[in-house]
Amino acid sequence: MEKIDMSRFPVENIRNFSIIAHVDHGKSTLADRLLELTGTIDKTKNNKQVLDKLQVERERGITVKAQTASLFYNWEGKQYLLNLIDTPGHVDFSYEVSRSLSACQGVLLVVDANEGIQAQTVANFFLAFEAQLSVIPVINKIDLKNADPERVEKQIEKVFDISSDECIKISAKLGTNVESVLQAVIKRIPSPKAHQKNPLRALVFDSTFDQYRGVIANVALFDGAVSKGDKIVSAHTQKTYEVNEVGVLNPNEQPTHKLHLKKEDLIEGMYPVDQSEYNNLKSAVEKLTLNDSSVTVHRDNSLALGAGWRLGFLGLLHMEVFNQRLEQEYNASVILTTPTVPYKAVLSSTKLIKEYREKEIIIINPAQFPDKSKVVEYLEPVVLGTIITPDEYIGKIMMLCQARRAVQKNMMFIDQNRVMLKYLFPLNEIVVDFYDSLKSLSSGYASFDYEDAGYQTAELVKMDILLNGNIVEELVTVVHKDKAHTVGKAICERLKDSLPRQLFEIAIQAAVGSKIIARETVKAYRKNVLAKCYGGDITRKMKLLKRQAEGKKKLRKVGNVEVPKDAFIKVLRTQSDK
Ligand SMILES: Nc1nc2c(ncn2[C@@H]2O[C@H](COP(=O)(O)OP(=O)(O)OP(=O)(O)O)[C@@H](O)[C@H]2O)c(=O)[nH]1
Repeated sequence: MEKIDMSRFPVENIRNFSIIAHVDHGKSTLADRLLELTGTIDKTKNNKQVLDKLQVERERGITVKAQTASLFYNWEGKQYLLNLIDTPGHVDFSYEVSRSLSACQGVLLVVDANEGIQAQTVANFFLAFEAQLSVIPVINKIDLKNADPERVEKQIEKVFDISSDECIKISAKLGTNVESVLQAVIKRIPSPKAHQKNPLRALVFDSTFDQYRGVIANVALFDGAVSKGDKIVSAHTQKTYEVNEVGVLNPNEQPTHKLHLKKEDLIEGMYPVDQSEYNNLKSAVEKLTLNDSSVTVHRDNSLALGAGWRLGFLGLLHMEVFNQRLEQEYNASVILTTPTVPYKAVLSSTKLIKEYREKEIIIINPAQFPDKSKVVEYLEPVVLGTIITPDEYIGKIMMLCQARRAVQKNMMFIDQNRVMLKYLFPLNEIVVDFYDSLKSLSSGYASFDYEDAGYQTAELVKMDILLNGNIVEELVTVVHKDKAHTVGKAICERLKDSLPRQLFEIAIQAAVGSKIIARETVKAYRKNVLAKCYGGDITRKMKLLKRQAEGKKKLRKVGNVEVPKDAFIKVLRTQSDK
């Protein structure tokens, strides 16, 4: 790492800022231009989303991890150190946004000149506003044919109460007017408050694991300084560490923003495909969660799938990205079970409360869903959703929200033909596929974001899936009473499609308690692997029989029914793709 002489940067020459925006409005492209302008990277045609380092980010073209870069900029005879943190835009990663903000005094709020304000523009603005950060609105993509920056200025005035004079209009792609963004950062964002003489106090806002160098922590310094060889103590664990290397020193900062509480929106069972891989997977999960602390981890043991974990994610995309990173960066393959949200149950008797040591329990594994006779009420997590859409789609969107048991809270026109809708949603109705449905019925024009809104009472039931009367543990789910039939029927149909025929008939049933609510049947069939072997080639016959025996090892027995593991995965996958 480069050694920086910090004495060149009195605190008043330092700025810490983030770029926040709705997805695809151009944060990473603007970051590229800022890096080029300040000479941090060379100006070439190849600079595309330089801060998106992860393979998954490049493949999907999105930012998943917030990345930090320090820029040096000379202006009016002074040299400035500008610490830039690029942030992800997708709803699932807003936790990263809040963490980035805790290390900043200001933000660039990027808005696409054609699309205008979208749901995450609103959500991100309020995160910065609540944290009392300076907000510089930047209207990007003014080069587009359909760009209408004046309209966007008006929206910004109406929704955020920021005067249009404060908006900077740029094209990050072409580099137009980007220099004035840097100058605004210096002029409008305050420098951090400094107490360099005090003992070291720092906040770790991100960390990664490097195979050769160990843990690399990104820190925001509130007091003092740190250098190579220093011994530092974690205030949380009281453990002592030695500093081997120091990179660019982030300056002393004023804590401006309380970290958002972690919330597990989506819980997934995860097991190694092969149990002998458990230890490798364990170390991969540990390293990856070090880099993404919004994932929560509980150990778990499943009769069917062996030792594994229950992981908490912020949403389906977050889960998929984590899974893809496990595969790409650690070469690990896993089985995932039906995702669920953290339901709660209020227990009915003091005896039970003593047994569980709590009156209100969180149900992380649906198999442990307490029976109705034991509870006063069940609770489900709810969120306040913001949808911004052209008004022509309002009707369809309202129908979709109603079908998802949502309750409308507010509706406001943000200009002549764009509407902002607020709905209270049960979280389980949106975690899996709501966003995709919303996008497809609005031809991609509606945007969506949500924030935590606590819990509400709900009529929940546990639904079992049975094969010839035996429960399939991987497929136990908690559903709303009114949805049990539809969900049960869909799972039975999909399981029927992915189960091979066997020597006897298989009854696939969905049941709530002792009541069967859906049923499918797989007819009996004998698979004769030797059928194609006319003649007497004995080695060929042996090979086929061996292959059949190996195939059987990958089967899981539910009662007398043999289920290939990938049949579960197919059912789960279609469930989340639906
Ligand atoms: N025409 C035009 N396109 C732009 C401009 N800025 C960015 N883009 C394009 O818009 C798309 C999204 O840009 P990104 O910089 O990846 O957007 P982002 O906001 O960082 O997206 P996430 O990282 O996924 O949140 C890319 O195809 C860019 O090339 C611009 O000023 N003009």
